Amino acid sequence: MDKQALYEHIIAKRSYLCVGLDSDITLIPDFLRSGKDPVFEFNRQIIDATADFCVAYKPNIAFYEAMGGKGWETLQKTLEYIPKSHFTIADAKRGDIGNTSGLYARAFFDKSASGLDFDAVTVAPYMGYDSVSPFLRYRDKWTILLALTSNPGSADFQRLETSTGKIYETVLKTSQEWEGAERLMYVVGATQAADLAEIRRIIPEHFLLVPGVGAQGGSLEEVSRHGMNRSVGLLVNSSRGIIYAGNGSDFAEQAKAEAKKIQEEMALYLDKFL
Ligand SMILES: O=c1ccn([C@@H]2O[C@H](COP(=O)(O)O)[C@@H](O)[C@H]2O)c(=O)[nH]1
Repeated sequence: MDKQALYEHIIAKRSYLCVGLDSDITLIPDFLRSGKDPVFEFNRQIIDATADFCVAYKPNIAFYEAMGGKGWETLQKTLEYIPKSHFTIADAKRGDIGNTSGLYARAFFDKSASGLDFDAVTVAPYMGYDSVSPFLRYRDKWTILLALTSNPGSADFQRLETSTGKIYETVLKTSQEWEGAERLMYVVGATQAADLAEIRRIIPEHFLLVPGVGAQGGSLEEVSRHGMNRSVGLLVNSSRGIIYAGNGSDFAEQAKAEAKKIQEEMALYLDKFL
């Protein structure tokens, strides 16, 4: 999906919500557990309930890998079930020496090889250009680089001062020089909203994937105020806050209500900040 199509979908829906499919077999409602593929059934009902209110889905790959071979099947079925209008992100946080990264990219982008064709994958920048470039070679796909993450440990390395600014600022600046940089997005945690204005000075045009509202306590208002650009430029993720909004037979209804609430708030911010 290209940037224009993503923008048009956001404007049509009045939403920049990404629903995180962090679907944990131990947390889904009990009554689903006896089925053949409980996690897929959970995801199917969550997708049906939330698709009208979001523009993207982000399965976190850990939740599927942890189930072994069966988990990859569930992931593939889930990806195929997501409406084609929606942007899909494999939150896998990959990155390795070049030839290995090439295989990670193939795993998430090349349907003929792996059965998966996500629009985007999250990648750790720590190993540098040759670890990221294999993802950027896919001209119709997006690479989402971790910049300033939402967790407390982001201060351990990402905020360290270097001669070219903090490490995360250097990630933003240096990656702008890379071939295919126009196909980069960046992860910035909602808990880091105070830094968004400065981040926007460095990368005014790129989309940001912003996890950390909901369960991690980030403010959607602050993220929208400081992070929105003229093409919106934001995909704000909520996982647990939506998918575990309820735990009974009405779990999908509860998820729908939560997604609708966030979408309605986003519509206000689109009017105010765009
Ligand atoms: O900086 C980061 C990068 C990724 N994540 C991921 O996003 C979701 C957040 O889930 P919530 O339940 O809404 O807190 C999860 O998959 C994380 O691994 C992040 O939180 N922060």
